[in-house]
Amino acid sequence: MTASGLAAHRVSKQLGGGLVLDGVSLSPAAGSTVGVLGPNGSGKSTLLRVLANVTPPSSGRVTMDGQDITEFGRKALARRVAVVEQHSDTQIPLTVRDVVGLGRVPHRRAWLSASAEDETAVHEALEQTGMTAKADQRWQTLSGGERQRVQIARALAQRPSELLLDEPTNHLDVQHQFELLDLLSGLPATSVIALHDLNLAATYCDDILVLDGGVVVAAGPPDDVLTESLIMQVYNVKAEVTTSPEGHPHVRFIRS
Ligand SMILES: Nc1ncnc2c1ncn2[C@@H]1O[C@H](COP(=O)(O)OP(=O)(O)OP(=O)(O)O)[C@@H](O)[C@H]1O
Repeated sequence: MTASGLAAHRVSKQLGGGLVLDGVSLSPAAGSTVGVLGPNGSGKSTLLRVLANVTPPSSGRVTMDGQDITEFGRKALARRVAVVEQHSDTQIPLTVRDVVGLGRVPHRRAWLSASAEDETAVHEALEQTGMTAKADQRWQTLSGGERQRVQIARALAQRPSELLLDEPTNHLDVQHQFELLDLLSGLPATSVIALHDLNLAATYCDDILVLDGGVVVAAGPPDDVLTESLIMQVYNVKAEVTTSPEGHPHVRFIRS
């Protein structure tokens, strides 16, 4: 059977003389939300960059619908995969609407102006991220959290089948963290999200992949993965894991 969507097969990445990813495999179920967890420097961003075809693996393969992404075609891949990086910046004076409109570029022929479908996609993405009221504001004048939401809106306007997000909640207030993860987990698209907050991952992710030193040390549903022993092993922090009223694991860290 051909795997649908994006998948990593025993991917390794050598950077600066060291192995930053070591035989990592990931094959998210279509439409699922997958959290990538792990300490600083464990390889989360690198894995997302390899999945996004931003950087090639040193060994192993990344496939889209079973086909190697290097053979998939850049534009075809850009129509399917949207990426929200940890830091994005631009010196070009663009409005919020312009930035969100960039998500439509892979769908557009260079010589054609925005179609009704492009405009609908931008409108919906602004609404979904609560940025409609700021649509005409310069992107450079936004707060950190607002910029983050605009980058997410750009990715949503792309209408991808796969979303790769690197710590998308790190500038967001608690309400917007919940809203974003509610939104992502409710989308038909598959989302792979690097996260630091174990409780957000436990609440919103269908599956979790834990990296440590570039190696997958645990993978599966939050119930199976987020154990006190794993948290001690990976983060060297004592924790108590209980079950929340909603049925998700809940992690309480214990200062020793
Ligand atoms: N170009 C590079 N040259 C050398 N080492 C690199 C390079 N890029 C990344 N690394 C190293 O690769 C490791 C993994 O980095 P990566 O950014 O993937 O980690 P991360 O899990 O996303 O970390 P964080 O939680 O801090 O964002 C780090 O130790 C980093 O120093």
